Amino acid sequence: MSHHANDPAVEPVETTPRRKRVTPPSLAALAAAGEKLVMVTAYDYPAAVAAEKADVDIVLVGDSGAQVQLGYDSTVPVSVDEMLVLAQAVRRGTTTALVVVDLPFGSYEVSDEQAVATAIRFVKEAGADAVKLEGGGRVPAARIRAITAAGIPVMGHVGLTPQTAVALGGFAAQGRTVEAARRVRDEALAVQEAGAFSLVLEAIPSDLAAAIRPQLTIPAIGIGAGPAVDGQVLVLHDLLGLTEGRAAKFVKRYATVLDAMTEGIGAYAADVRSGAYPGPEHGYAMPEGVLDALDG
Ligand SMILES: Nc1nc(=O)c2c([nH]1)NC[C@@H]1CN(c3ccc(C(=O)N[C@@H](CCC(=O)O)C(=O)O)cc3)CN21
Ligand SMILES: CC(C)C(=O)C(=O)O
Ligand SMILES: [Mg+2]
Repeated sequence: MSHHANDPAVEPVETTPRRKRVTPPSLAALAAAGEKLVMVTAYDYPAAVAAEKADVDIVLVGDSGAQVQLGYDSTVPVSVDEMLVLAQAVRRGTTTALVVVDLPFGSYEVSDEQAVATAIRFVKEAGADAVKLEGGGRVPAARIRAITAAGIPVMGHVGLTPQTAVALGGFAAQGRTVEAARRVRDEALAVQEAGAFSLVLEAIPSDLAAAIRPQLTIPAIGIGAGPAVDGQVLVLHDLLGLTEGRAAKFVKRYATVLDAMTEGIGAYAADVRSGAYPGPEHGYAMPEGVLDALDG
């Protein structure tokens, strides 16, 4: 469509006015104007289409998809090749939102070269706009610097970092002692200093996020970090009610999709068993005479 914009021979297709593509600078401008940034995860085409229709700013192909989409019991086992399939489907369904892809565990820790090569795969093979990686220590900061230097925007992620939750002592909120709070703050500043265009603050006290934010010049997106940040992110399956069991404290449920799916499939199963489906309207008519000639 856009490549025909200056071609008078081509009638413009009538469309609803679409906003322009979201970019790291446009996000910074939105945040500077006081607009809250909306980020949600997606792992497949229909979810990306729905997120786009709902006008979210950032779609994250999170490694949480390892659990909620692929059924692993943590984010650790998911591979780059698996994340690529998810990211490609999301890219096909997304037109204006910024598509960020999580670098999975093991795909960036070894060296700057490994991190850049992985980030390039997500850009070249899935059309990712940016990548996200966990941590703000010396090693993750070096990786952020290297990937950014290769021309790929990087989103940071500090606080509760699920890929290294074992080392953190489980899925507990972070930054609740003076030492731990300093560590979260220093990591957030290191991520910014390394060149990240934005960062996620996960599972830290709201007051700590409020204390860190004035020291940041890049937008901070919270999940379990309270309201004093530039935007919020939630796992799609959590907010839609597609996950079973007890959710984290920060989850707010906006729909009951797993129940709706179960009901729908259950109603279909009951119809098949009772013979109510298929009805005459679901069948194909045979043209006259064909059946008579069948055995002739
Ligand atoms: N479905 C889902 N939602 C997520 O937000 C999510 C994933 N999966 N998988 C990857 C990580 C793991 N995350 C998690 C997982 C569990 C808690 C959780 O239950 N936290 C307790 C901790 C309380 C504490 O001791 O501080 C909570 O009650 O919130 C938090 C974040 C966030 N990410
Ligand atoms: C929760 C967000 C920040 C994430 O990293 C994920 O979904 O994997
Ligand atoms: Mg993640």
